[in-house]
Amino acid sequence: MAAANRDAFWAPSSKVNPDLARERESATFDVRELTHIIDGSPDRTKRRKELENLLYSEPVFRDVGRLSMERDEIYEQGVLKSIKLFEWSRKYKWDDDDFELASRLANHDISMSLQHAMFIPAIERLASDTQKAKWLPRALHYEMIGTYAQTELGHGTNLMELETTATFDPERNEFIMNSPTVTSMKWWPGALGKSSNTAIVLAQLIVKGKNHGLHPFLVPLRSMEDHTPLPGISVGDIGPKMALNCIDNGFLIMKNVRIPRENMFMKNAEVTRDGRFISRGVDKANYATMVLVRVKITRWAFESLSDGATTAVRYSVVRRQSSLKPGERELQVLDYQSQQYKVLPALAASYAFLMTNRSLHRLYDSVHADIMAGNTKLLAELHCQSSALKAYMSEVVVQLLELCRQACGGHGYLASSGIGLLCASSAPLVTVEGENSVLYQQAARYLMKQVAKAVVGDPVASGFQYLLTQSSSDRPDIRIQNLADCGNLDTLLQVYQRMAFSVVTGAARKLQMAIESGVEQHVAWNNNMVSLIQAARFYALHGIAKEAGYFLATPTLTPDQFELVRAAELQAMAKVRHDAVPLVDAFDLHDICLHSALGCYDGNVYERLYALAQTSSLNKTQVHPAYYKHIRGLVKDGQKQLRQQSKL
Ligand SMILES: CC(C)(COP(=O)(O)OP(=O)(O)OC[C@H]1O[C@@H](n2cnc3c(N)ncnc32)[C@H](O)[C@@H]1OP(=O)(O)O)[C@@H](O)C(=O)NCCC(=O)NCCSC(=O)CCCC(=O)O
Ligand SMILES: Cc1cc2nc3c(=O)[nH]c(=O)nc-3n(C[C@H](O)[C@H](O)[C@H](O)COP(=O)(O)OP(=O)(O)OC[C@H]3O[C@@H](n4cnc5c(N)ncnc54)[C@H](O)[C@@H]3O)c2cc1C
Repeated sequence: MAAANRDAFWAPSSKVNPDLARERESATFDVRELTHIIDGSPDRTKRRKELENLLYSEPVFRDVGRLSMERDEIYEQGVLKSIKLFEWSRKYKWDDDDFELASRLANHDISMSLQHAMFIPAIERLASDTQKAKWLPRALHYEMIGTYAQTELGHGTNLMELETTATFDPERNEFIMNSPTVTSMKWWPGALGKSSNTAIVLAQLIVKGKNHGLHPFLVPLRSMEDHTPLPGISVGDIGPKMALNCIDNGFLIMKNVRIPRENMFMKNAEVTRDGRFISRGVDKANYATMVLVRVKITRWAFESLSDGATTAVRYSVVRRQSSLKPGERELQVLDYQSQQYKVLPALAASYAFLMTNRSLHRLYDSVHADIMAGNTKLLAELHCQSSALKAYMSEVVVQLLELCRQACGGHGYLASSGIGLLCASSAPLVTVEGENSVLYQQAARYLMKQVAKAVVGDPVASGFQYLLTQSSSDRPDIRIQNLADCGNLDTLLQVYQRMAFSVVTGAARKLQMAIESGVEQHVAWNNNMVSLIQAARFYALHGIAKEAGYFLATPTLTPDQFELVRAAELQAMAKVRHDAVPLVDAFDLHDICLHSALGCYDGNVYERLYALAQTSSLNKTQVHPAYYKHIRGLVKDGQKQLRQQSKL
């Protein structure tokens, strides 16, 4: 779409859809005040607006043509967006919050996202002070463009079986990096294919024939002069994906690549000049970057879900379809209870996820500060909470975004709705940074340990006190006698704790019984894996309704109480429905950021759908070349055959 049309496309129209306008007039709260809470403060709202003005004054961030672009263009556009953000970050000395916010305003649609998502954080967390002094300036000034290369073609989850090796050569005081098998090539790392000139490579450290486990190494990939791969390096893009195609996820094969001994990250371990291996800090300290990204993913979960909820809610009040009583005006589809059931859980979960991310981030910041000071006491609890919440929130986002898409009918299947791309780009959140079933098990492992402590009366971790309070014989009954009780948050918390206690201790009991029956621990674990994963999963009324089985199969709710919860859930949805538009308006998503003809602030859905249809590459000519090449012949043959038939 030409620049002029593109600007016209995004310019907010003074003509707002009347249904949408009416919804805004009836808001029962101050939308701006809620926006400040969502942003974190009025100052952060102000800062966001400043960054929006900066980004959206640049044509590359306003692109609408994106809908019909080839992958090379998409990649190059993602590179250009990356460079813009990097240049501004350097020029205006952005901190991490500003960079993360700017990246969000660009929909994280930047090819070299790993530079700030993993490469720089890994140097900050895994490098010695000397190495940080050397490498951080080069990464922050973007001389080193990097990625985090851990996953291999043959292994992503099971880090212990990664095959890449780093063999110490005492003669030349170097490590020799190798990809010994086809399955050992690094595969998936973001920006590895074409963008990065450096990688943090996770490899098995071999010193004097002994394997000292997985350690990180800084490996130059491409010449700083002309970007050609260095000797022994074979690198490239792994091919198109479902979405996120601006990112050149790549492969890396190393054949006898030599790096200086100093290129082994030495905060948690080192190899001395004379070939001695020294381990420092906790065994899993080198996994610190993954914990950080899992916490970031809970933020990305909120962002994706609030995008989807905004589009689905705004479209659901603009779209009128059918009527409850013949002859009456067609209904706004959000007035159908079934539509509320599809769309409002995404709205509710968006707010819940925002608050959950903030709470998890506070825990992360506190534990990270402790670890940097040498105190790793809360690392295990952080690992459990970040694993469980990353898994649960990414799982719920994928489910609820698909429901939002379905709630938009046929138009939800158009690329111009933005919601299909949102579903596809959020889909990998259940896989990256630890596949969900694997992370749930990490949480379950920690839970089983807490149960073992609770059973013998030892103190349990702060987040798991319910294992003690719910186990006591004089625990209070669940007071749910009417709809009002269902709105009492303390009561709902008690319901969840009661259910969690039953499911967690139930899983522990099954595991224990299997082991006591003589089954080996790992076999018992696998045979009870679903129960253990359930023990690690669960939000408010909708959460209870969705997971009815766990609340009814455990001594938590009676069938009558469960029916009250269901009724309360539908009543709550009818109530929220009246503020649904102000609640999504409070996310204050710029139309360019939302990138949706269905979710635009002015609600002029039909005009925008039609305007975007004009950008379809098929509409470049009135008669497509395919007519001349293929269709015309078919029609002419048909006419000829009909003439011949008519003569018979
Ligand atoms: C599944 C595990 C956790 C298993 O680890 P393991 O070393 O085999 O050890 P284990 O026997 O299960 O556990 C031993 C112990 O290590 C602990 N532990 C494990 N991981 C951590 C951690 N991160 N922090 C703190 N502690 C950790 C476990 O809780 C165990 O503790 P315990 O022995 O029970 O006291 C590991 O293999 C793993 O993390 N796999 C997932 C790999 C992953 O996350 N890959 C991400 C690649 S990067 C990426 O995807 C980037 C995407 C970003 C983007 O696209 O933007
Ligand atoms: C968009 C995207 C970006 C990525 N970026 C990076 C990156 O920048 N750097 C990087 O290093 N990696 C990256 N990855 C790789 C990602 O981290 C891995 O895909 C992930 O760790 C899962 O590993 P895998 O794909 O090998 O699946 P596997 O580990 O082979 O698992 C396959 C399936 O087997 C099952 N499974 C496996 N293990 C278990 C178990 N123990 N218990 C029960 N079930 C199990 C699960 O259902 C799982 O889905 C990226 C991946 C994607 C999709």
